[in-house]
Amino acid sequence: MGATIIDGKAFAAKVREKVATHVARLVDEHGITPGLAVVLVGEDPASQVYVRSKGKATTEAGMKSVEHRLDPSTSEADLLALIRDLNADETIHGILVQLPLPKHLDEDLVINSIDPAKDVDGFHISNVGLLGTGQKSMVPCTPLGCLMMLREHLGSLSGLNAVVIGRSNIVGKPMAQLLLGDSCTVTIAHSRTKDLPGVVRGADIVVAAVGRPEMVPGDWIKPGATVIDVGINRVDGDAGKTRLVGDCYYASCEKVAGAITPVPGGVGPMTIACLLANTVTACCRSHGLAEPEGLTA
Ligand SMILES: Nc1nc(=O)c2c([nH]1)NC[C@@H]1CN(c3ccc(C(=O)N[C@@H](CCC(=O)O)C(=O)O)cc3)C=[N+]21
Repeated sequence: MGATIIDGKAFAAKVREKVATHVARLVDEHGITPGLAVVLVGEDPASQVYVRSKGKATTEAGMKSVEHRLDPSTSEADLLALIRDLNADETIHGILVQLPLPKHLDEDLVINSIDPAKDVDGFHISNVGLLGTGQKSMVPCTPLGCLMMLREHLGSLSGLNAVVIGRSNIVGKPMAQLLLGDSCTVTIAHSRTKDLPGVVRGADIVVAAVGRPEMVPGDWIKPGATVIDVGINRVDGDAGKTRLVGDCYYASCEKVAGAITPVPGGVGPMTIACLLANTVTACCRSHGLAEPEGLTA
């Protein structure tokens, strides 16, 4: 038997196509090109790869892409000054500061200095508060991508039991808010949760976002449940190579779940697609134009 594989890569391609169509309309009918600025402080090789693929996807969708690569020793004042400039730049509709930042920089301070209207990561306290109260906001890309895949696969989520494993500000908490918004009964589980296997076994929807390679085995999964694996963990593989695995043990979960997202090719590509979607959304809102349909929560 085996679970339906939710193909995030294919779904992301569709989202990106929708984004590109909307961008073309903005350019043709309004003379507006949405612009995304990505700020990377330091030289973490994995981060550089993400920044590059984000830039490529942005250009491919017909948008303007700007990258700022700053020295790892960049001062907080200099970073804040750059953000101030980007906030004031009318050609920039989305600003993403790649996390984590080097330890000498105050992440909360930096994120909250971004104009909330340009905060395409949805990490600014204003957007967090708006999401939590069910108001129009910028929604964090990874949870938004997960929600889109869940709706596509399940249709209505109303009344389903959802367990989110992980309580981070960037995935777990906003994911829980979105699931609640779609009328799920939501449990946020974490490292201190009592009887985690038992809690997960009650779930129709499992979103694993802890960053622990293969920690969720198939015998925690309720037969037929939908499993969204947010983890992207690089582990040692065969012949001295590395490979990517999720937070779920795919081989055993796949046998029990009704549907599951693979790693790679699941949530990751959707995150990037949603970043583009959020940039178009931010651009439309800033110009008082109709938002693209199906690209927001
Ligand atoms: N402010 C901020 N916003 C972010 O959204 C953000 C960030 N900081 N810091 C770093 C993480 C990481 N991240 C990924 C996005 C897509 C893939 C992705 O598409 N991964 C591919 C695999 C890529 C590979 O092969 O290495 C996949 O899952 O199929 C991975 C990682 C966004 N991040």
